[in-house]
Amino acid sequence: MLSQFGTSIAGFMFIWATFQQFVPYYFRQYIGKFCSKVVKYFYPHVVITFPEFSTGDRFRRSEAYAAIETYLGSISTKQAKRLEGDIVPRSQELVLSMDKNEEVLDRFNGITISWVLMIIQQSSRTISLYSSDLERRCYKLTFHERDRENITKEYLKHVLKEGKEIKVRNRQRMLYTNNQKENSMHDKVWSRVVFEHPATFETLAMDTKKKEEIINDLVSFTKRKEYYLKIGKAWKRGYLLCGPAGTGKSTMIAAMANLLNYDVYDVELTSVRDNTELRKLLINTSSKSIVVIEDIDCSLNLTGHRNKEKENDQILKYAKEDSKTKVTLSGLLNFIDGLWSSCVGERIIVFTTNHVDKLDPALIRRGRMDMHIELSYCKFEAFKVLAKNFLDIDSHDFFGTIDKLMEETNITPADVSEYLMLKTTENVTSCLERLIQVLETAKEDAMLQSQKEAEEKKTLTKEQI
Ligand SMILES: Nc1ncnc2c1ncn2[C@@H]1O[C@H](COP(=O)(O)OP(=O)(O)OP(=O)(O)O)[C@@H](O)[C@H]1O
Repeated sequence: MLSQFGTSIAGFMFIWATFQQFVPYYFRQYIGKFCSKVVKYFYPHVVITFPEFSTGDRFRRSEAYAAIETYLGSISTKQAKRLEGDIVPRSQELVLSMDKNEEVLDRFNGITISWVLMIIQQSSRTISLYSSDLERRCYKLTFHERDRENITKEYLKHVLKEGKEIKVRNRQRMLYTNNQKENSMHDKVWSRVVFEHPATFETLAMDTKKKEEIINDLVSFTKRKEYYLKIGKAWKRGYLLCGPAGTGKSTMIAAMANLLNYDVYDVELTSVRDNTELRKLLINTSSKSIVVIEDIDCSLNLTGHRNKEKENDQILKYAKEDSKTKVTLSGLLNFIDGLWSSCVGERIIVFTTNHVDKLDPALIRRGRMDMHIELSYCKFEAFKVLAKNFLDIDSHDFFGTIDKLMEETNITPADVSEYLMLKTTENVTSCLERLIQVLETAKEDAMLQSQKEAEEKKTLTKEQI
């Protein structure tokens, strides 16, 4: 039917081309307009080529082009995978790029949109070693005239947003550190490796309610760009993680980074020479990142409260006596929320400490460290997460005993993890038995210790009397 229609149109065009010279001018014009209306009626498509579509700003144009490229790459990959019958998990989405003249069909609100990658060879008078210099890549977008508004207002926004999100999802995250050798040849302030820590909030052993509260806080932070703008605050949030060694402070940072897809900047304060270097480090961090200062109580010789008179120039002496570094407390406070701290955008700052009471209150006050998270010893709810992680069990006859013993003892999740590691000769029951033994011994030790302390107290009061 369509081919018949096409043949009739072609026939009509041929007759028209031959005989139009014999038709009066005004009549010719009328027929011309009529023909274009007929063509538009049956094939009323609009074509837009990218990167011609732009905001006029070169940087944003290339950003938009990259987003389109990623979006189309992901559609074409999904189509290829669907053809092969594979299901691709979202987290491992592999994004291929489109081939020359390849067409990708996309569906949006019931509209079918066609994208074609075109590579235009450009004539150049200069000789280039790189063939790509002579090529211009552009995407041709074709859609029906009636959908113009929907495409320009809704669809293009959707493509740019999705493209950017896919890019963020698929990018390799990095772990940066400033701890470089003293006479390092390169002047880069950060050295980096790929961040591949497997911890997630799912595998983190802690109270479920507390965990959900932290997740909600983190997620809502990432969505509140406009809110921060409205209230006139830099888009950043501080978290103070405190708790004994082995309760999961570092693990939580990794879980945060994995949840939000952020890079991690691990600041080794003892390697920072002075405030200027600290600021330089800050400026060289990227958006969507977590800046971490671990064990801040050990890095700095901060005991108790600040001396008010010397507030601004107090030098933070490092625990390391031989350290030549000089960073002042005000330098560190500026690092967290001074003018320079707002230069990058979306950022989280995390301090960890085993002794929160050793820190200067100014350093950790709300507004600087917005959320204080206490990680504590392993109780039954946290144990259940570890049992699921390590032994793949949700319940066991021994769970009641373990619950009771955990209420009476202080054992860190790190220790529990160690005891739940199945040895090749062990089964789940023998592994739990071993843990119960450890808990019982810890309980007895704790009782002996408290008895000893009580006796010591008694003798001390007797001596005082
Ligand atoms: N809450 C937890 N959930 C899951 N695993 C944990 C938890 N706490 C500790 N672990 C396990 O114990 C190991 C050590 O934990 P982690 O380094 O996070 O503790 P930390 O509090 O940062 O200790 P430190 O203060 O000594 O740096 C981790 O590799 C992890 O396997």
